[in-house]
Amino acid sequence: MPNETEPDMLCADLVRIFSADGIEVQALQGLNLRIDPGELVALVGASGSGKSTLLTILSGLDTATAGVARVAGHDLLAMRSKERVAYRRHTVGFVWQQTSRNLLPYLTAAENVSLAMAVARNGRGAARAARAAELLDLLEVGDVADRRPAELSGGQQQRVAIAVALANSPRVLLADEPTGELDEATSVSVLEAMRSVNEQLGVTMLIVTHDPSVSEHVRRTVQIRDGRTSTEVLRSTRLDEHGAELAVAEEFAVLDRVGRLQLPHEFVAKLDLRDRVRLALEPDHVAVRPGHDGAPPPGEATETGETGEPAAPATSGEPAAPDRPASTGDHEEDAR
Ligand SMILES: Nc1ncnc2c1ncn2[C@@H]1O[C@H](COP(=O)(O)OP(=O)(O)OP(=O)(O)O)[C@@H](O)[C@H]1O
Repeated sequence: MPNETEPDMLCADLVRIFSADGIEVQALQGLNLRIDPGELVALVGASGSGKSTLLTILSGLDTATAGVARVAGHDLLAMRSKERVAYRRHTVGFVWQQTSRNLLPYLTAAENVSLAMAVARNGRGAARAARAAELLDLLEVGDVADRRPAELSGGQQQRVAIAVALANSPRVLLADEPTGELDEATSVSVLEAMRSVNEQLGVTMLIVTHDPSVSEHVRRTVQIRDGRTSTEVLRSTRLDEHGAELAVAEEFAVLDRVGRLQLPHEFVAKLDLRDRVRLALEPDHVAVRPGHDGAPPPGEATETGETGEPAAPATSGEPAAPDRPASTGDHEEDAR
């Protein structure tokens, strides 16, 4: 097995279907995601791609229709109401976009943090106050601990919200558009604060956003498209020939457990891929060619896996015979 540690978040073939007025919407269509302990991951995607649906399931507020969703050892599809309450109090913390959802307006910043501990019956008065002060200092809002939310800037409110989310030492922090209502400079500082909390406390974090610039602040960005994870960007640093640090970002397509991947729209459009494609297993990559008449000759086909080019570096599960059209089924290349 390539990675045997138990992930903090695991989604496998996760499906969520909403039914309204006889119409079914498949918000999640077999989503796969694995996040290891201590990771900080951004989840990006267009409006309607399923980000909030996933977060609502991971936060224990909604239940998936099918598939696997496990967070810190809890099976979210099998969880009963008592476990759900304990899960929401002790295992996960949340930061939402709207301050009104994060903080009570008539309590000070410190009281908001202490209240989260009191609700979870965590510690006593003095210990709670000390922990609240410690967390507010960590988030660099210790100096405004006695102010109410209306007396704080948007960035300060979100920092206090992060302190509230961390009050009961959760294993996992989930954030839904935490910078959605902030200007660019404030967004950057709040994201940096989250990154610093992740590094200092080791809490696993998933930040949902439709702001693609968030990915500049995290090592791993997962893109969701049509209710599935489609691509991932991994950032790392290496030294250039002069010894200077160089940031490197590489984009990968996501290959699911049964060998399916989504080809990027631009690849599909450029080669007019539709209905069926031809797959060919080459020594170090898989070639994908249009399967219809008038297809470009093999030399002009999309070849995957040779470079760090965006997406599609992966093979389907089984070798395909050269020039055999890809069949439907578990190993179909998803070329929508
Ligand atoms: N309660 C619901 N009932 C019916 N359909 C829903 C419900 N919640 C979400 N959907 C639908 O599921 C799909 C995914 O929605 P979701 O809110 O998860 O997307 P999103 O990526 O978070 O979008 P946004 O960035 O705009 O918040 C959309 O088509 C949406 O209309």
